[in-house]
Amino acid sequence: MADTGAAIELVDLTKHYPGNPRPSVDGVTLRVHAGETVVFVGPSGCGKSTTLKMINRLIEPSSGSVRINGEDVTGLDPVKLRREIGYAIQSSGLFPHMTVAQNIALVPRLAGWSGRRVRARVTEMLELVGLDPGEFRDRYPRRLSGGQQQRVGVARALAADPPVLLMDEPFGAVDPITRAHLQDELLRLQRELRKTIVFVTHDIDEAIKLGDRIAVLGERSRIAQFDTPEAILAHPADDFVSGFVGTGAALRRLDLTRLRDLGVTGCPTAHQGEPVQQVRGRLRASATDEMLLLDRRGRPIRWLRREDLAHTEGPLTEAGTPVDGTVTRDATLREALEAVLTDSTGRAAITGPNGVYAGAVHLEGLLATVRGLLAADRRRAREHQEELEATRTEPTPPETEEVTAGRVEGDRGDAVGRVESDQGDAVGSAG
Ligand SMILES: Nc1ncnc2c1ncn2[C@@H]1O[C@H](COP(=O)(O)OP(=O)(O)OP(=O)(O)O)[C@@H](O)[C@H]1O
Repeated sequence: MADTGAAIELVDLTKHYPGNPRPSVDGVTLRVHAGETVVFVGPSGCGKSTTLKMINRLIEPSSGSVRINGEDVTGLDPVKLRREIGYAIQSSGLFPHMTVAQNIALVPRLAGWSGRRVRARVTEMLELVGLDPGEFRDRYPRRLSGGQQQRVGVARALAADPPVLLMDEPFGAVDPITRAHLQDELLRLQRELRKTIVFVTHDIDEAIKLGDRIAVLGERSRIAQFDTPEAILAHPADDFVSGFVGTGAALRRLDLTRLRDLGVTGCPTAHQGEPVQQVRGRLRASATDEMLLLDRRGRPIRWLRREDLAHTEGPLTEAGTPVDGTVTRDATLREALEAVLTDSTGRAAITGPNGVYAGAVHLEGLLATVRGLLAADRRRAREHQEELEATRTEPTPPETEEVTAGRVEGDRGDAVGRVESDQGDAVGSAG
């Protein structure tokens, strides 16, 4: 297998546990594209873990097949197969009698890597997941916090550079703040590594944050909806999915876009030490009522309104009001909204590296952006639904499956591009 992502296909995959009257997983068919993160979300006992564990044959399917890059894994040696598929679970699954380094080295050693290569890989993996190798390499798992154990669990799953990573509620056992950090780390890693990830969770917010696509699973892993987070939020396929998504879909949508994605633009600025008259003239000539005063390092320090400047002759650092809320370009729209709602006049300065001025965001611009995003999501979800219905009623040529899969992928690409260009100037309306 290659070391970047591999496509996974589940075809009519079924698990009937002996003694149970009905199958726990009943005929699941879905395709995960190479390099994609797909999240299985659904109520407890619906068969998410069983479905996941059939991919690396920790559980043997009763019928149906799993193909990785086109190869049916049921014909492979399960031990060898598991070495080529990373697996991270809730309790981190670390061996308590082994050090962090020994845990991470396990699969590379089984795969026959040289001692030197394994040691270098352990260091690399610890750095990748944000743990100092010098400090953590020789510790035993009991001397790690829950979050650190999860990080080591992810490092171990990635150590042999598998194309596929299966994650079963990997962040389920840590507190919400650590969980959010671990999710951010996973997103960062995935931007770099482009593995194919199948991730299981109960938590729809986690699914929305991490998934390129989400499979909402009902009883016996029946697929209630398999689509992008945007489409699921905008257009839940049925009552079961809307029940699962819950209320607040519009607010959740705000977590999916960052200020950076919207092409932030500026507002007028003045520099500490500039003559008041010059600054006043510049603000008068601009289309706005307000500007940002920057300190000598280019960091925003005060908001200056026309009336503030009309009555001051003294230093600019004493005019106007101090900047208290700033957001970075990586802030989500929810975080930006929080910042402008907390500000008494509804705006926030945007900063880049070292707190240097990068733009400004205003309540009106932000609201217009959000409305535009939601409308675009609804429109796309409707179009997608219509396309799916049309394919269902058309006579099916032999390559239908490929065509459908391609169309879903294309939808997402287009969708993101369109949102970005639709909304490119909405946030910068302050400038
Ligand atoms: N070894 C087993 N023998 C018999 N039944 C099992 C076995 N493992 C799981 N099941 C049953 O299969 C169904 C699906 O279980 P599974 O663990 O896959 O669900 P899940 O969606 O991952 O649940 P949770 O979110 O609670 O972890 C459940 O009804 C469970 O009781």
